[in-house]
Amino acid sequence: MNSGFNQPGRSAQTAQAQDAQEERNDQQGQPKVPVTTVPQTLTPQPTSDTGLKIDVKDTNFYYGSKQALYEVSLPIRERQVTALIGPSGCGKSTFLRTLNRMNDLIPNTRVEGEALFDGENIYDKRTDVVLLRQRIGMVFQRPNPFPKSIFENVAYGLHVQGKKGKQVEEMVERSLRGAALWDEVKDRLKSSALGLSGGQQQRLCIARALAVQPEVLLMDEPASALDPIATLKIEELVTELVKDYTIVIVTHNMQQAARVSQFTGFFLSGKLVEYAATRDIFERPKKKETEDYISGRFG
Ligand SMILES: Nc1ncnc2c1ncn2[C@@H]1O[C@H](COP(=O)(O)OP(=O)(O)OP(=O)(O)O)[C@@H](O)[C@H]1O
Repeated sequence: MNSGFNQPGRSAQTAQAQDAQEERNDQQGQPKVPVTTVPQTLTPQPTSDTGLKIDVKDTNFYYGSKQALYEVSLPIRERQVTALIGPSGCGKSTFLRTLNRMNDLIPNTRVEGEALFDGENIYDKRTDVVLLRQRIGMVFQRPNPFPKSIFENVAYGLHVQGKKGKQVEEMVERSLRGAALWDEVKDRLKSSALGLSGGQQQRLCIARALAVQPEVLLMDEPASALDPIATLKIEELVTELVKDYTIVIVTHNMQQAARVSQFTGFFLSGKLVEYAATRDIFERPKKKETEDYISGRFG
């Protein structure tokens, strides 16, 4: 598969600097100045006809009486990266959390609709959420390692599953390799995870999620707290991981969506405005709202 990093005429450093400028404009409340109307990326293309991993249909979501998602229907394709983009507060994270029932932890919330995961409805009251969250792992915005050793962080879920000894050691190594962290930590597995850099901590959290062998990885702005180099490593990792996992990533960074994803959903005010192959979203959006957003005319 294409690495997704090849951007003719735009080095990684330039890309990151441009992203950083966009972000600064965002933070200062200035209108977004689009770096390029259409990101000059070689977005990795969808790999042939891939199956559906999760089929979300007509999802509504409520925080108390406040509705946050309206009739959202979105296919999540197997072994592809689906990016969710849209302005702050449009419901991206809420939607992501419906997929592994993390919203259940927020009192007084309600979901309607259907999200078929291998034919079973994720929202069904009978769904075993512990098992669901093993199969659909999650990585959060800020790295959140446990105050334990590097080894223990990755082994945690395996111990919960009752695994022991050599098997755990092997799976920890495999997960750390999978998260592109092994070489950096193999000589200090017993050291505290809190001594790692932010980027290493985030890759450790990815290793922790991988250890229990999920099928799907949900990533909620996984690089937003990281510096440009650490961000690049996460993006590289995503393009590697998608060979084995189905990935859904929330990002406020459109360039990042264009670099790493094959499919993109654009959300606005709790509604899915447009969903398509990433290249089509950025080069040939069908809806005016999508075009306005990706060209920086609002948001
Ligand atoms: N725990 C909560 N209780 C009540 N309302 C919430 C809660 N979390 C989110 N909301 C509201 O739901 C809407 C969608 O929020 P959400 O965090 O999903 O948006 P988002 O697109 O991920 O935003 P951002 O990019 O800023 O993270 C917003 O109006 C938000 O204020």
